[in-house]
Amino acid sequence: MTVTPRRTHLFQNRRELHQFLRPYKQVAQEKKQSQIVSISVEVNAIDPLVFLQAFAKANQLSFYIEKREFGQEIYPENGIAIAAIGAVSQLTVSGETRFAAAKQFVQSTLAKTTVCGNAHLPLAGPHFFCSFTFFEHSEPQSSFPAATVFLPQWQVACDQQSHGEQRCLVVANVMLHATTKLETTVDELYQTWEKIQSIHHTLLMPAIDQRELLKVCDVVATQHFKQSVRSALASIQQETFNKIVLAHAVDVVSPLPFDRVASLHKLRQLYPGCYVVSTSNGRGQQFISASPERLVSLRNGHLETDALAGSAPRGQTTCDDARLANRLLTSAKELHEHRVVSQFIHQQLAQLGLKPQYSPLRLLQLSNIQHLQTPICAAVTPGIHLLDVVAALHPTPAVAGMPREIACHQIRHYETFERLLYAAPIGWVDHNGNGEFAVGIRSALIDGRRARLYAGAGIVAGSDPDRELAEVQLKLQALLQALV
Ligand SMILES: C=C(O[C@@H]1C=C(C(=O)O)C=C[C@H]1O)C(=O)O
Repeated sequence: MTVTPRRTHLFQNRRELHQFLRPYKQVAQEKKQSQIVSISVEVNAIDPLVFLQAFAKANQLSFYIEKREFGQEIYPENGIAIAAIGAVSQLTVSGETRFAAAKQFVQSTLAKTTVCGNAHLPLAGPHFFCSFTFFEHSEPQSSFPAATVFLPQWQVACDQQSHGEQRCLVVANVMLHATTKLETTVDELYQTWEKIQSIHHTLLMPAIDQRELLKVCDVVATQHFKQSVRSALASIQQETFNKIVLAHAVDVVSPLPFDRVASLHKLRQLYPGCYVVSTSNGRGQQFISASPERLVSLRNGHLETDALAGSAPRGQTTCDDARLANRLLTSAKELHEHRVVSQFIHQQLAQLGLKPQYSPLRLLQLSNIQHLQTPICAAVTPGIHLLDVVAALHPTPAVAGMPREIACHQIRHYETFERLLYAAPIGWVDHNGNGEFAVGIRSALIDGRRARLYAGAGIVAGSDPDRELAEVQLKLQALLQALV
């Protein structure tokens, strides 16, 4: 990867852009190898979700991720929002080496990439957007492959620092082949750039609220879910495994196609502390999630992850809420369910040679549910790539169980639907190795007028089938409330 720090505004005029790109086309001709030029430009504030709404097409890959810490009006305090559309380069792969293949793809793509423009700013430079399915193999006819990694054509990203300063960057990635017609490429780039500049700043929300008209039906009977919990409890008693996370799914049909962007907007309003994430496969199917669960983030050698397991509803009154919170914090069953996850994360990070440090156990309170959460951090040595950590952690016992292989095998036996991207890593990694992955829970797969919603619950000794079903139904509400 080459970094060319000069020329901060390459979109100043068409001729200059043409002159700047011409040598890279020559390199592509001489080396007989395509070159990628990644141009970052700081711009006035644009809501990345508005950019997604204005530019994403059904036949293109696209990606959205937003995480804000506090329920602010538009942008996150200490948070980020990134939208990406189109792919200049992409990898789809399946099998047990999928994370290694994803890392190799990122590294080999960067080897032929020149980073220029405002490249030193946070959120500048090439970013790779990644989604994985829960299981390492996906069916050939599945809507999402076991791994998808892409470098977008266009990316719009905003961050907000704790002191209120907000920064917005547009990144254009350009692929230059030996045969590229530079005039046409520059024209297309310039036109899109001008369109991005003329984006108006509000989201278009659907005129009709169709939520009253939604038809919701269980993919498998709730009796089946409860029966699976009972059967899993028998296996736990026989010590076949000590924890398993069982999921339930519902199908929702609406009179009109679901509006992904409007749903994402509702999700970010309803769940301000969560990752609001979406990706589309370029064939009309879209995945959306409002996940409270960070798999891992890495910034300048500082890794953060969370053990998140153990749940209770929020109370109707302050007093009721405190009672439920207190019960969650002192329940032996919930604490055991949580400890299985934090011990596993410790073991996996230690195997990578890291020394994890734990913050005290705390409550993560969302609008409808609360969880036990232990933040974990570690210093990461340069030889370890973010995707190595993703490979080591996924799936944690928060979404699979323990021992992991047995739990995963049993999940396939109990669940009669494909998990696909549900409960799997979804996130990004940039040219400096920084990045962030969420766990795709509280999620839905949208296909036109149909959506499949997923949610699961951890089963350990002491679990009660009725309570686990109630927990799963509560978690399903997260998406049900936001689908428009
Ligand atoms: C599996 C899900 O959530 C996970 C399971 C939890 C639990 O069992 O208490 C809590 C948070 C998540 O780690 C889900 O929401 O689908």
